[in-house]
Amino acid sequence: MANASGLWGPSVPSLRRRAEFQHSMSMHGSVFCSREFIAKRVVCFSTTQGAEKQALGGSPAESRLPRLVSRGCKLIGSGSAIPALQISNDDLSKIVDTSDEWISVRTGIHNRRVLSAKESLTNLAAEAARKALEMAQVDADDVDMVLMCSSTPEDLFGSAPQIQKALGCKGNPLAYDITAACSGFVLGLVSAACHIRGGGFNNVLVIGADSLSRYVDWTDRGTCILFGDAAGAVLVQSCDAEEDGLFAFDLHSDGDGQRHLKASIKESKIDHAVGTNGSILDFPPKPISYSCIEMNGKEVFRFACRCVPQSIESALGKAGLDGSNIDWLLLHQANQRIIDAVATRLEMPQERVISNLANYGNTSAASIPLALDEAVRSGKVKSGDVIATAGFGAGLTWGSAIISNGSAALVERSTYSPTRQEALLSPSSFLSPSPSLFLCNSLLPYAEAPIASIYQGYQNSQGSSSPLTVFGVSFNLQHLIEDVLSLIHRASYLSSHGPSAQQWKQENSKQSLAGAPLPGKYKAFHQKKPERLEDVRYNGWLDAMKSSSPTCAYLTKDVGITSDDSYSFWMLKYPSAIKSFEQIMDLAHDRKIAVFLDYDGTLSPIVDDPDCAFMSEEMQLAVKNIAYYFPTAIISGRSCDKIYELVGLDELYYAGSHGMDIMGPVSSNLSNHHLKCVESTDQQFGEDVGLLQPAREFLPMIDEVFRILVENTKDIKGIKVENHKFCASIHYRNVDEKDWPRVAQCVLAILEDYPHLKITHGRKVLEVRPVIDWNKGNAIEFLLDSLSGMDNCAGVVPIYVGDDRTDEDAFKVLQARGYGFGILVSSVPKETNASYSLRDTSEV
Ligand SMILES: O=P(O)(O)OC[C@H]1O[C@H](O[C@H]2O[C@H](CO)[C@@H](O)[C@H](O)[C@H]2O)[C@H](O)[C@@H](O)[C@@H]1O
Repeated sequence: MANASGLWGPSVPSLRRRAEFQHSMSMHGSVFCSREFIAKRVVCFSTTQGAEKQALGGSPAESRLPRLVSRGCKLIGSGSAIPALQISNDDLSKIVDTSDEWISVRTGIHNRRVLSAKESLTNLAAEAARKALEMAQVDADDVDMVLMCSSTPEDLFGSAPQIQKALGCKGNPLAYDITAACSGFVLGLVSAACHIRGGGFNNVLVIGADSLSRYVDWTDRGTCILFGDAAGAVLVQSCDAEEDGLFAFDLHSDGDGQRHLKASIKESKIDHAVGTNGSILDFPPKPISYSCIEMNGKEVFRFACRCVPQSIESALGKAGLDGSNIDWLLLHQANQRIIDAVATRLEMPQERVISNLANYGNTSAASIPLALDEAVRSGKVKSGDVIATAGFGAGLTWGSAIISNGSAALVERSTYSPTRQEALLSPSSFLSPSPSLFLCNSLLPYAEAPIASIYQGYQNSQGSSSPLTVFGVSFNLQHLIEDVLSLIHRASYLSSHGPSAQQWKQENSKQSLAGAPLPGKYKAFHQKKPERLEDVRYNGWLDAMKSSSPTCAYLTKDVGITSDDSYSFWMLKYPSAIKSFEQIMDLAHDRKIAVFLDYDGTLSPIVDDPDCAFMSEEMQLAVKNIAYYFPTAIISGRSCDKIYELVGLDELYYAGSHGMDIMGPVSSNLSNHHLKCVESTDQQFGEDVGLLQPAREFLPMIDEVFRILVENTKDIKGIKVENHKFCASIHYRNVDEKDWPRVAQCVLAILEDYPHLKITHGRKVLEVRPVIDWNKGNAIEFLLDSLSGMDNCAGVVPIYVGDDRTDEDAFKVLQARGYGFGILVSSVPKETNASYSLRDTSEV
C-alpha cells in the first residue's frame, strides 16, 4: 500500500517558510517552482497502462487520470545493494604496482566491490529498489515511475524497464535511464521532483547504479584502484507542499572539461573514400565499443574542489539557508581528499560529513544513495535531518541538492530499531511515548527537582535489582539512566541548535500540561540576514572558535541542572578510568598493552603560553615507568622536535604534527609497506628509527603559510603562530574576543589560496593542515602495525588518553577496532568517542 500518511519527514517550519519565499521569487531552474505555481490546481495526464495495451486498442481516455499538480515531494525510503566480491588494496597490489598505503593515503579507499561475471547490475539495482520500497512501505504496484541513473546500463537502450520488470510493477509505469555519470543520482532526484511537482506522479523510484569495473583498465594503477560497483535507491513520494523535503538544487555541465574524464567510443579508422559505384567504403559501419576510463586526476580534483562548494553554496542560497542549517554533508564518494577539501571549504566539521568511501571506492551514480542508505539504517541520519548532497564527475557534470531526510521514522517501522536515545531524540517518539520517555519529556520544563530526585533514586537503588519508583511510576533502571542521559544530551542539543531553552520550555510546558504529545520539533533554523559570503563564512568559524573550549554552562544554565549533576550523569556513560582500573585490566586480560598519550591537556595542564606547557616531574616519572613496562608513544599536535624537547624521554615513540611526523621503531617490512616511510639514524636517539611523514611534500607549503600567517596576524594583539612542521597552529587564547573575527579572516584567507590545506580546531587554537586523510587515528594504526613485537595487532590492547577534538580521531579508531580503551580527559561533559574519562591532568 502506498504511504501517503505524511508521518514521514517532519517539515521544518522556519526553513520552509524561507524556502517558499525563495520559491515565490523564482520560477526557474534549480528552485522547483513558484509559490503561485504551487497553489494552482492543474490537470495533466499520465499514462498508467503499458505500451502494449494501448497498441491493442485500450481507450486513451481510460488510461489517463487527472492528477493534482504542484505537490511537495519527500524521500521516504532508501535501499542499497553491493556485489559479493570484495577487492582490497592488497589484492590490487598483486596485479598492479601499488600498495595499500599508497592507495589509502591518496584516496581514502581500502576496499571496493566488483560485479562478478555471474552477477548483473540490473539485479543489483532491483534489489536496492526493493529495499527502498520495503522501508517506504510502498507496493511495487504503486510505483509510477522508475528512474535508473547509470552510465553503465546492461542494455544500450537503458536498464530502467528491466528493473521495472524485476520489481513486478503491474501498471507498466514509465521507466527510463538518466546518464550523467557521478552526478546521475542528484539529477535523478531533481527529475523525480519535477515529475512529481509538474507531472502529477506520486511514487518515483530513483536508483543510482553503476559498474565502472567493467570499463576500467585493470593494468592502469592510476584508475583501477578508484572504482567499485554498487546500487542505491530512494523512493521519492509526493506530499503536501508544506512537507516538502527537497529545498533547492543547482545543476551544471561543462562539455569542455570532458577531456579530463572520459570513456569514449574507440576511434575507428574512418575511410571516407568513395567506391566505383558511388558507395562509401566504410559502410556498413563496424560495431563499436567504448575505451576504458581515462582520467586526469589532478584536473578532476581541481574541478571538484572548485565547483562543488560553489554549487552547494548556491543551492543553500536558493533555499535561504547556510552551512549552519545543514546536519550532514553527503558528497559523491570519489576521493577522501576531495571530500575533506570540500568540507573544509564549507566549514563543515568532519563529524557532520558522511563518508563510506573506504569500503566501496567510487561507485559513480550509486555512491550517494549507498552512503545515504547506510547512514539512515545505522541511525546516523535521522528523520528531519537536512542534508547537502552533491554529485560531480564525467561530462563534466556537477550539481547539488538540499534535501530533508524523513527516513528514520519509516526505518523504525520497518527493520531498523533505534536506540532509546535516538528514539527520544526522534520526533516520532512523541507519538507514543514510553512512560520514561514521557517522564523525561514532560519533566524538561521543570528539570531541576525531578532530575535531582531521579539521580538520588538511582544512587539509592545502586546494587539493588528492584525497580526505581519516581512519582509513583516504576522504571527499568537501565532505561531510565539512558533516558536521563538523553535528556541532558537533548538539553545541550537544544541550547546549541534550537531556540533558547527558556522559549522552548514555555512553549512546551503549555502543551505538556494540556496533555498533548509534544511535537518534538526541536530544530529551529535561524534565519540569517543576507550576508556577504565572507561574512557568513567567518561567522561559522567564530561559532566553532567559541565552542572550542566548551564550558559546562551550555548544558545547564537554562534547564536548571547543576554542573556537578550533569558531570555525574555524563560519567554514567563515561566512567572514571581510575574507578574502572580493575575492569580495564580484566578486559585487557593477558594481552599486551600499548599506551598512547596526547600531550597538551593530558600530560601537561593547559596554560596561556604554549611554550610554558611543562609536565610535572611526577608526570614525567610516571610516563617513564609506563614506558618501562609497555610500548608507549606520545601523539601530539606539536612538532616531533618540540614534543621531544618538552617530554625529554628517550624510551618513548613520538608522533608529532597530529601523527604526520612519526618517529617509530624500525620493524620488518616497515619501509616496504609505507611508501613515505624511510629508515634513518636519528641524531637525537642515536639509533635506527623509522620516519613516517605522509605529508612530506607539504613541508615547503606549510613553511610558506606559516610565514604568511605570522605576517598577516602581526597586528592582532595576543596572537601566537607556531610552526609544527606539517601544520601551523594559530593560538587565539590570549586574543581579545572582539578580534577573533580578524583571526578567522586571516586564517580563512589562507584556504582561499591554498586549496590543499584544511583547518581544524583545538583548544583555542586553529590548525592549518594538509588535506590528507591522516590524523592521530592513522598514527595509532601505523604504530600498532609497526611496533616491534607488535606484529600481531589483534593481540595488543591499545590505551589512548587525550583531551581535545583531534584526539577523537584516535578514539574513533579504537572504537572501530572494537578493542582498546579511549580515555577522555575533561572536566566538563563532552560528546566523545572515548569510553572512559579522567577529570584533569592530575588524574592522568
Ligand atoms: O595534541 P596535543 O599534544 O594536545 O597538542 C594540541 C595543541 O597543544 C598546544 O596548544 C594547547 O596547549 C597550550 C598550552 O597549554 C594552550 O595555550 C593552547 O591554548 C592549547 O590549544 C600547542 O601549542 C598546539 O600547537 C597543539 O596543536
